[in-house]
Amino acid sequence: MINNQEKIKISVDKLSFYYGEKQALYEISLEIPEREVFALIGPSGCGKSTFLRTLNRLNDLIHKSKVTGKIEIDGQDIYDPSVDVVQLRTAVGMVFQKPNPFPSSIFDNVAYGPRAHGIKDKQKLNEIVERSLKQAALWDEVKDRLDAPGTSLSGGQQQRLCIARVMAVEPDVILMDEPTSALDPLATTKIENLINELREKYTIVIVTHNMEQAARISDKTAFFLDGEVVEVGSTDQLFTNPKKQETEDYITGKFG
Ligand SMILES: Nc1ncnc2c1ncn2[C@@H]1O[C@H](COP(=O)(O)OP(=O)(O)OP(=O)(O)O)[C@@H](O)[C@H]1O
Repeated sequence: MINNQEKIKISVDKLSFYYGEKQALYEISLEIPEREVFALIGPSGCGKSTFLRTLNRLNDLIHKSKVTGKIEIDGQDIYDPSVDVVQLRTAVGMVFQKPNPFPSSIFDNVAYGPRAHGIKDKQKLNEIVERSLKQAALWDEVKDRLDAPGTSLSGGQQQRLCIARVMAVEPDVILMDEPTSALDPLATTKIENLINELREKYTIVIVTHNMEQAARISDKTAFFLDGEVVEVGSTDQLFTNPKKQETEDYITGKFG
């Protein structure tokens, strides 16, 4: 599903990342088009999650971490000292591997972000919560029990609640770090269908260990190995006709 007039949303140029002395990413350069699903694959420890977290500066929180190179989102250098990191993380939302609802009601989980942004009007919050839960394909299942605890939902529902929580602050980009690895096949299918719908409005970057999943849901894929990008291309091409031997070995299960 490659769009011929694709606009680049995220541009990464010679990005390196260090945990103290340990270098985890080596001069990564790639471009992530707007309103597509971009998958990051590769064996455990190759730097996929580290790379994902550089895109909303979540790694800043790690003691003695260091970034070199450049990441631009919509042409803005996100590591520029003038950037408001809270605003950046609103525009670039994140969904984690394990669903992590807050210990509060379904309604309050989704209303949390908008409230933090100063929205107090009940009617407005109701609208945002309904819209976000609908976008996350969860509304019909929870509309009659918005006061129930978020943690009372099933794992798959909790993950969609976390997606609704991200939606509520109207991001442009959604980062997903193995969002279905803790879910059963049915819940996984629901999330995959949802990702398919969300690509119409959002740029999605997803880390997955599941190569069938990458092949099913993504437009482009980058294959990481030992902190470097070995190959990046359209998902169809990368999975059917990889250019590099390491990519072929990985996707055919020879290692990793
Ligand atoms: N907080 C940290 N401090 C030091 N080293 C870290 C830290 N987090 C990750 N690393 C190291 O950085 C490298 C890349 O890790 P990362 O989690 O990004 O890999 P990954 O490809 O996402 O792995 P997985 O698929 O297992 O989640 C690994 O060698 C890892 O041990």
